[in-house]
Amino acid sequence: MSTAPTSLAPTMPSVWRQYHALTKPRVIQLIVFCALIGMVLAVPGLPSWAQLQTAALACLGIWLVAGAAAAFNCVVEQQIDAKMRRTAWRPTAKGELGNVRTLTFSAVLCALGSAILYLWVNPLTMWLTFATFVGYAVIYTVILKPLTPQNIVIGGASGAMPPVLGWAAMTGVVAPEALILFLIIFLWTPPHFWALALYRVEDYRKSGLPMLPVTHGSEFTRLQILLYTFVLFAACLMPFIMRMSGWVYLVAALALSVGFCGYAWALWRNYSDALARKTFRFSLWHLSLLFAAMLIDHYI
Ligand code: HEM
Ligand SMILES: CC(C)=CCC/C(C)=C/CC/C(C)=C/COP(=O)(O)OP(=O)(O)O
Repeated sequence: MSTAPTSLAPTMPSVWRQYHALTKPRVIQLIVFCALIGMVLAVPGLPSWAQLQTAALACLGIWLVAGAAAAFNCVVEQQIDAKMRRTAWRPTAKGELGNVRTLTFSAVLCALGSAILYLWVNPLTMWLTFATFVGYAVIYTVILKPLTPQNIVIGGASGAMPPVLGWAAMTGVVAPEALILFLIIFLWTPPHFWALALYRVEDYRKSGLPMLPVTHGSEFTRLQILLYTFVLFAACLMPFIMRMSGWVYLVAALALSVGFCGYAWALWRNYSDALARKTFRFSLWHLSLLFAAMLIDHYI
């Protein structure tokens, strides 16, 4: 039995719902939100009307190219997806959407998003976003994922790019502050993914992919999760230390980091699938609320 998301845009006609599902919409929402925070932090004070328009177009462009990358991933991984309970429902895995149609969909989204970024944002943002597309769709999906258990660590660099893209969209440069936000997402990705991979380990065993819990076992993976959450804790303090964010952010970062380390510690000491699932869900709250705190802090 597969585990299709039940709440997926139920009012859409079914073929559009299938295309929509291929863009991994919930992941992309958080990616675009992180890009938006990069945009917010790049502009001191309240944005002008022109800056608001640029930000809206940048969000749209990044959303389209990220959706294209996700759809491309679904084509490449259709046979793997078909073997895993979590992904077997995908229209590409079930053969409901063919390769030509899906690749065309991905190419159209990528071209449209790139054109928006090039024409109405700036060429640097377009090229960085396109490089992120290649990083996820080709370097991570095609090369690293079947090759090494460090796949998601190295591949996580593409997932960490959104704040850099957002900053570049508003300023035309890659600033050191944006790289701090990059570092936070980069360090957040391993505990985020490995928590999931622990309770989905049978899926990954069947898939043949060399994911860390399959190649190195549960205990080693849990130790890695714990170590990454400690380093992530330190990285989460950097926006305050570098005076990018103030006290509201600091309080949120401390609370969320203590929470994440607490989950990682409990998981390390006493494993259960239920706890791994809770740790994964908490990772989503951690990143969402951390970036929301930067937003609130910026405007008060
Ligand atoms: C290489 C990097 C990453 C890997 C391997 C990864 C892996 C995954 C996997 C396998 C899931 C599916 C969970 C499920 O189906 O139950 C997931 C869910 C999710 N990921 Fe990641 N992730 C990565 C990076 C990111 C990034 C950068 C973000 C956002 C900034 C993100 C946000 C999310 C969200 C919001 C979900 C929940 C989706 C849902 O509830 O349907 N992930 N991730
Ligand atoms: C242009 C731009 C901003 C691109 C962003 C790149 C991107 C979509 C990053 C998100 C990472 C992601 C969906 C990981 C899922 O892992 P997986 O693909 O291993 O998961 P699966 O097993 O569900 O297919």
